[in-house]
Amino acid sequence: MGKSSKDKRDSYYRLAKESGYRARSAYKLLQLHDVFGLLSIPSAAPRVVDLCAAPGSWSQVLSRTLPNTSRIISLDLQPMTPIQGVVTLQADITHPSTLPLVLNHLGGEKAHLVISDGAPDVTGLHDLDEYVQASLLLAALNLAVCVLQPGGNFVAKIFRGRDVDVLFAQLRTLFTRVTCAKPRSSRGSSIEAFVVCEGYAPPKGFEPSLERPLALGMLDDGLGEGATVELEDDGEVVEQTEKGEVVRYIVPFVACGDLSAYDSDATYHLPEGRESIDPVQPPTAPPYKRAVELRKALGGGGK
Ligand SMILES: C[S@@+](CC[C@H](N)C(=O)[O-])C[C@H]1O[C@@H](n2cnc3c(N)ncnc32)[C@H](O)[C@@H]1O
Repeated sequence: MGKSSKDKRDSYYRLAKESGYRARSAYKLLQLHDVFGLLSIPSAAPRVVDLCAAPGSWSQVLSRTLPNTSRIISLDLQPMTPIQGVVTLQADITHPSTLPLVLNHLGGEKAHLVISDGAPDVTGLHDLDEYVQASLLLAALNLAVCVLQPGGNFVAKIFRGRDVDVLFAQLRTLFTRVTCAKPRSSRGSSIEAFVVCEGYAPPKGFEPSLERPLALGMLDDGLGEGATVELEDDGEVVEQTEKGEVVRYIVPFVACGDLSAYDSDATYHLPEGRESIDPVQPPTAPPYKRAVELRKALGGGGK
């Protein structure tokens, strides 16, 4: 696909060319590292998984920044030109066969960092794009919880939209700190941002598995015997506790699992002037509070 003249004028495009990076995206990871220190992994042999990695500029950053004792596994739907010190795999992150493949290449050890810059082919229909992006994020998160070691970090691209609050809520049940960041090199005109999830801290008793959807699996575990959880078409969950009490709320990601939520008239806007890294604190809206309560109920602590 040819580059537009806008891309060619872009300073990060030129910088990437000069530095031998395959894409300007390299600077997004470098800038996220500047703020969060993601690549300063306190291990003599860091293990990192780069999901949705083609053409490979994030993997190039990993290979140039991490010690050569590292294990770097990169995968994408598309074939990738090899990168020194990186295992490149062609796989679909939404396919169940991908997890065993990654685990196999990790040699029985868990990863310190999982990063995902996954993006679908954008249609221009914001809701649809946001939905597909969220599905990719969910696939990446499901893989991440299966391969991350406690304390590990997860970074993923998101499209900031309507469900961002519930997204935070979900992630906050699994990680100690969750921040939304937009690196300077991410175009201001794009609704793209990144969730930086630090300190993987799964709730007590949480057994990650691709067999069950993440959110429902956790709820199931937390409610006790006799409890039921039902997913409604609009993403609302109706929860009946063992005492028969009925609680209704939206579960993070579930709203993204059902195209009935698709609304082609909606539009999304980023605030003007979002040019620099701008950490956004997790919201304190009800779904977030609910997630904290849930986390406490599951024995995982939480603020
Ligand atoms: C923005 S690019 C990633 C750029 C990359 N981080 C880099 O720095 O070169 C998004 C990638 O997501 C990949 N992708 C989309 N859906 C995927 C899926 N289901 N499984 C694996 N990769 C996927 C696309 O093939 C595309 O290469």
